[in-house]
Amino acid sequence: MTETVDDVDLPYDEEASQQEKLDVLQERLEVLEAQNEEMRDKLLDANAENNKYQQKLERLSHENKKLKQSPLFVATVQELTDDGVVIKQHGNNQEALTEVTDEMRSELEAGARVAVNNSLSIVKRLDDEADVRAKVMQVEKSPDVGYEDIGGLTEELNEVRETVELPLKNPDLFDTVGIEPPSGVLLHGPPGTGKTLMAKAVANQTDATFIKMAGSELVHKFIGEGAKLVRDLFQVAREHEPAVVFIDEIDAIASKRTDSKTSGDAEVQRTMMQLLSEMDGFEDRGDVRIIAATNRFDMLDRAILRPGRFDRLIEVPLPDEEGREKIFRIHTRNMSVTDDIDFEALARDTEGMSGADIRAICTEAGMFAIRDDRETITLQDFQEAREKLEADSEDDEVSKTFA
Ligand SMILES: Nc1ncnc2c1ncn2[C@@H]1O[C@H](COP(=O)(O)OP(=O)(O)OP(=O)(O)O)[C@@H](O)[C@H]1O
Repeated sequence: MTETVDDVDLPYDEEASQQEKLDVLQERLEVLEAQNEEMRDKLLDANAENNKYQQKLERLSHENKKLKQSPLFVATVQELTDDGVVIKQHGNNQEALTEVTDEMRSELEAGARVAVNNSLSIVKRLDDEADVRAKVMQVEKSPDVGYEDIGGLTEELNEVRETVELPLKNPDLFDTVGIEPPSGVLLHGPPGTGKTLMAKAVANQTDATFIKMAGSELVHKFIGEGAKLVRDLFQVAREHEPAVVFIDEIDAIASKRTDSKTSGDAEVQRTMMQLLSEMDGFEDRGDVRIIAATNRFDMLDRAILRPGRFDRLIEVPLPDEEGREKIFRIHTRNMSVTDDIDFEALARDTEGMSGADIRAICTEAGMFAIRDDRETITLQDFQEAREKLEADSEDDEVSKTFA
């Protein structure tokens, strides 16, 4: 508890003379003033110290940010020793001894993957390689999609089948005729039009393993990672023959060269070069086919389109009225709908919509019925679902405009 004036022991005798009391108090006052002075000095020193640490903190945070921004290399921890951590860089296999903070050290063990900067300081621990692979590569043994699940796209599907299915099913045909089977197809068109669906259906039809990888997942911040993932992708495909390799959003790694010379661009370039060399190096193409897809055909680097790489460039457009009707029928196959559903009218009213939009309408119509406690879905549910989807996409447009 804080002392109050009443609590303080008076440093003199009650009996003392006035003068004696005054002298003692004067003495006490001087001591207190000296103490006060001393405390003020200490406070000033502490403030100065605080400022110094604050500045140091800012400098280190800045340094830390910079370290994370500059290109990083990937290395594996070999050993934790008393002198520091022994790491081995990927790519050149060079070993180095590097010091780490105690905090970082506690996160590491032999075999851990780490990102290091130019001076080989460990910047952070990375996910294990298997995790990265699992994250970017989706391997499916014969996916559960058939040709009957695709509405419209008859010509497009025929082309894909001819290029992908025929060489997988009848490689001898190409030997007999004496031509190289086509290496791969590139599907291009608006989002949600069935590109992935077609690739899956072909894999299913040929009992092939479907290996999907998204180009955007290949764009890694770490030097050498993207190229290594591409190598891994083709390695996995060879291990799972027959296989269909599906590279979605290929524009993420195969866009026209930009003028900027940032390290990020250089890394994307390296990833694309690796992809080109894997495609060119496909001597025995018998059992692995490549299907790539993009919504940004205009952005693609011409190098990726050179003959011998993608032999067929197939446009996958938005469905026409007939296509939309078929897609409605496909997505309502397992739904309990009333008999009065006019699919032709629904198709007429959904001009400009993609297959993915139509699927969304069907799901939403089902939701209307559930909310209403009904077991069958009516034409009105479909119409309301369509209106809702249209309104949602208008809202999206508005928010994009104002973003
Ligand atoms: N032609 C179609 N027939 C039947 N369903 C379709 C069709 N097109 C799209 N869909 C539905 O939309 C979903 C998304 O389509 P898909 O993933 O094949 O599109 P995509 O063209 O690969 O799109 P993105 O370019 O966005 O990757 C499919 O799973 C399917 O349910």
